[in-house]
Amino acid sequence: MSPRVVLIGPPGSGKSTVGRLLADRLGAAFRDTDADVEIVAGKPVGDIFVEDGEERFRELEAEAVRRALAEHEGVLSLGGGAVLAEVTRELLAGHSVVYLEVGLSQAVQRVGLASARPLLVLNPRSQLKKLMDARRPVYEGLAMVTVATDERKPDEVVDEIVKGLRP
Ligand SMILES: Nc1ncnc2c1ncn2[C@@H]1O[C@H](COP(=O)(O)OP(=O)(O)O)[C@@H](O)[C@H]1O
Ligand SMILES: O=C(O)C1=C[C@@H](OP(=O)(O)O)[C@@H](O)[C@H](O)C1
Ligand SMILES: [Mg+2]
Repeated sequence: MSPRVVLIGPPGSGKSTVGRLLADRLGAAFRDTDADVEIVAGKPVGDIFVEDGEERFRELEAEAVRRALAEHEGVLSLGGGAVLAEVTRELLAGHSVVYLEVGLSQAVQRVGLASARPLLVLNPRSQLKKLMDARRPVYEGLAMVTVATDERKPDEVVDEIVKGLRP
């Protein structure tokens, strides 16, 4: 048992939004590791960062990813920083990993519209730039398919993923 598709990419690339739409399109179940972590911790991601620290969040996240990769059969969206864990990078080898690419300006606009992300509270633009620059090679190295999302609506991103995964 393993997911049909695993979505990776920085915050604001659309993993959660596009993942849900892709699952609908494929008639598959959707799962998001941030939501799994929140269920286990019994509180929102933001509260885990504040009350328990990022390190604890990363532990919970690595375990949530491990479990989801082992038992979920549909579409799986990871949190943007999940790939920072070496164990997660190793587990992702051989999966249908799709990297959602986004430019800095679009990412800033999108996370500005969405719910709180604890790493981006202070100066979101410069935090996002740093995080995106550092992680880009990691996302690229794990991706089986890469889809640019800047000029595309979520539905169009789904179209590109489906095309990219076609044998
Ligand atoms: N392709 C897109 N075009 C425009 N807005 C988008 C796109 N993808 C996502 N969004 C919006 O950006 C915000 C962040 O999306 P989200 O799915 O939470 O990203 P992620 O899970 O990668 O951090 C949401 O408000 C979502 O509606
Ligand atoms: O990039 C990151 O380190 C994080 C991304 C978030 O998920 P999204 O990428 O879905 O926003 C969430 O896991 C947490 O706020 C940390
Ligand atoms: Mg998300």
